[in-house]
Amino acid sequence: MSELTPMMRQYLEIKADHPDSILFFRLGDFYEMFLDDAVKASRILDITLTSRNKNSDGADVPLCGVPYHSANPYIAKLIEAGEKVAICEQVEDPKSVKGIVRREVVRVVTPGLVVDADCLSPKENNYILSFATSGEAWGVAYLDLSTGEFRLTELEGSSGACAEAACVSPREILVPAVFRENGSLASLSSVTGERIVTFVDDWVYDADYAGRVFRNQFGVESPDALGCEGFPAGVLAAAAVLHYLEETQKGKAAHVSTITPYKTREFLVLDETARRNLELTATMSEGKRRGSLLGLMDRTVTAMGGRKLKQWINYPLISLSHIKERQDAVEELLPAGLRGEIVGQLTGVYDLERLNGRISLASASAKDLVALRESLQRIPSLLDVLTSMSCALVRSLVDGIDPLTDLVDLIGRGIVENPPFSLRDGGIIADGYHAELDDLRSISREGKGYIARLEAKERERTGITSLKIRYNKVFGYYIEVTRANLAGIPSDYIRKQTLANAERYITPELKEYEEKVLGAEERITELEYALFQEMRVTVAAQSERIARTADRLATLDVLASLAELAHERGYNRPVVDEGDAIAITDGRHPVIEAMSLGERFVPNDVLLDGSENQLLMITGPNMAGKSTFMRQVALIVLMSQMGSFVPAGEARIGVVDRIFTRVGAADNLARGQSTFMVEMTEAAQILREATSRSLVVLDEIGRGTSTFDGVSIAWAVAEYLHDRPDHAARTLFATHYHELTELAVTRGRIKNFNIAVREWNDQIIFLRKIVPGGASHSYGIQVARLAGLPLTVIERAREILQNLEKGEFSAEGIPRIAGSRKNAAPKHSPQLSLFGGEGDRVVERLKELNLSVMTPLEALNVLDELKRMV
Ligand SMILES: Nc1ncnc2c1ncn2[C@@H]1O[C@H](COP(=O)(O)OP(=O)(O)OP(=O)(O)O)[C@@H](O)[C@H]1O
Repeated sequence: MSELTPMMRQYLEIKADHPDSILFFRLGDFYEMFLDDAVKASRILDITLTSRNKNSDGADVPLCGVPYHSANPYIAKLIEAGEKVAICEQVEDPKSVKGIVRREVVRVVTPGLVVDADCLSPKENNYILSFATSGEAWGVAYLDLSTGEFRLTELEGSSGACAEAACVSPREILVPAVFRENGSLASLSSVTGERIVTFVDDWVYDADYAGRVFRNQFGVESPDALGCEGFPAGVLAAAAVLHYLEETQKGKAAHVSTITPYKTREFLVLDETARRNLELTATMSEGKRRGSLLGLMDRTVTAMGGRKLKQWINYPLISLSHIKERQDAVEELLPAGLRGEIVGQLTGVYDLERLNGRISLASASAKDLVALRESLQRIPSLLDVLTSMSCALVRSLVDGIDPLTDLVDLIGRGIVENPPFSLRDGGIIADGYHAELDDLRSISREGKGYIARLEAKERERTGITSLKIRYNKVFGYYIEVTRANLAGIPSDYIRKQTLANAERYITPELKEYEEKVLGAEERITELEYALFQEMRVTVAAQSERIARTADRLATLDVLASLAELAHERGYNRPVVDEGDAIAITDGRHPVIEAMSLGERFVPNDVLLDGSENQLLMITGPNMAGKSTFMRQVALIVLMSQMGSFVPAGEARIGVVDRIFTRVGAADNLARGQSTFMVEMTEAAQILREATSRSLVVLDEIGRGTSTFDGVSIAWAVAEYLHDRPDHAARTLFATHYHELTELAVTRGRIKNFNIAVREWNDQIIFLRKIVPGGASHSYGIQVARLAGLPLTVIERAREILQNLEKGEFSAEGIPRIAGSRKNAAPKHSPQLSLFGGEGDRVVERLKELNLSVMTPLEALNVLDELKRMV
């Protein structure tokens, strides 16, 4: 170290505290990166790698850098690549220090803690999630720093914690360091797999320490004051987030002003499988929002509303009163006129939650403050419209919406209409806001006028009409005279610089004014920056009020979005009650119905209940619409419990505690499980956990193995679901095994249904209508033909099917399945022969006998002969 330059020594000392971040080391107008950081960053950012003064051992020091005023896109790119960036600033004015300036890391940007708009999608939250354990309980806490939303919960076992984490879908995960050694990390692999994992020192997970960080951040006596009693593991997980926040943000996250504990059982539980299978927020094949339920439902006009709608889909309610409150609000918002006025105001509201975050973290620009003001200015007219509404939910929203007129006024007075992006070049603060600033501005303006007058005066005095007063950074103001006019130069001009065809001069008078003007300008930019920062702090102090208002506006936006959807797509209000029935008339699949597939969507009815219609066994040809039908029932239930209207003529939903699905084949090779294994694991979970309040959707259970095994498993599963009266979950069971329709004969609560098709000239026409009774055929071959399988294959399949249906053996004892009219029968195969050797002769002898002419004695003799032969 001693042989290094002082600056390099400072660099290495700071870097030692941030080994896993790329260190942005501020040097003048640049952030420089050195050594390994430089090599890595130059590759990711595609910028030139250079080198700098050699090390003591003669090796080059790799170096690259980015301009400080345009650093954000570079930081965004590094974060996108999964890196962390530590921003190290000069914390002293270089002009006032001799030697090296002091530098400190002021902020660490990590993927889970980004707040810069460039790195975020407006309608998606960006969460950092933390796991902790306390005894048997697993705590999960997650924070979106950009909005300040912070929640915690507690679950049994790592699988529950994983399921919750998968739903949250965080960008970064905090894990106790000890998880690496005690095997817990491996049990989280399904969520940690492709995400950035940061290990936190084990001492952080301590109840006393947690109490301390809660006190610091939230100003409460203990976590219990925020309703966190009964969540010891959740509190530890949250404390780890706060600890990490302090380390990276250096105490600037005041907008993280509270935390909300919740129990997953307070919501309709959807595990990762159900969420994926039902394509709630992303499509199964491509993971896109478009084509998912969220993509269909989202009519929100603010980013905050978009994020909240996603949460409502992920956490449908089970409280009947809360569901009804939302429904009442949607109903009241149905008339297009009222809704139009509300949406019209909301459209002008920017992302208040993220503005609030940036303001608190001192990264907001003047444009952000203007956006805040413009958004808040919408509130009075919005409240005017809302006062005419009577439903309880909107009334309570109105009570929480704060027009924040103090801030509107402050920003309106203080900041110009259209400020620049940069905070360092002035032009931000409005005239009349601050007396000293106004004075400096008039000096600067007058000074400039004086220089213009001086130019005119000097032209007149010298008679040189082309004489100009100019300005550059090196010389300040100077007088420029072209070579041809040098003869007329007065003696008091002091020559400063000679150019090819001109000379540059200064005069004492010019310099005197220059000092005044430039001094004023420098002071103006400094003062404007200070005034802006002061205002940002004043606004930040109101972050709780802003957050509360933002949350209410987001809710209003979601309600209006649900109403818009109901209006546009002709949805109706479902009745959600405590009964056990799920009765839907003319139900449609919301997403498929909305895609124009060239075929009108055929509505269907369903009745599920705890008595005679507990398990519907649904058969029908491939492609008939079995999966669509079952998913539409699940989606209608879910939408009902979100408080939404539903795509059905009528719907009565006996509230559901959990939706289970086992749909289609999903390999999980990454987790080392085969398709069949995944299928059985999911089925096992359903049988273990479904209650009589649950809705179970099973699509072709058992299809991942041989037919006999598959039928047997499917049969036993259906029986089990039926036979546990206390846990008789309402079940939709689609299968291609027609044998299963026989269960309805012996099991009172199982009913058969099939999806009707009609055959016509060897073609199959899908009627898409669900009707009582079992299906007679699979029509698999017809569907295969529709799919374009070669005709010879189709013909051959048909032949084999006929043979199978006859269920006979050939003369050789070969199953007729393989027989063919065109192809010769395969050669006699010993394994397939019934008896082999002697046995064949016994068969031949038996065939020769003519029983109608034999006497009993002859028969007895032949029997004796046959007995001896074998
Ligand atoms: N009620 C309906 N009205 C109109 N079209 C429908 C309807 N139901 C399904 N479809 C169309 O039929 C297609 C096939 O439906 P689905 O996948 O549900 O069939 P399936 O019976 O589950 O088939 P398989 O047994 O092969 O899995 C859907 O993609 C959709 O385009």
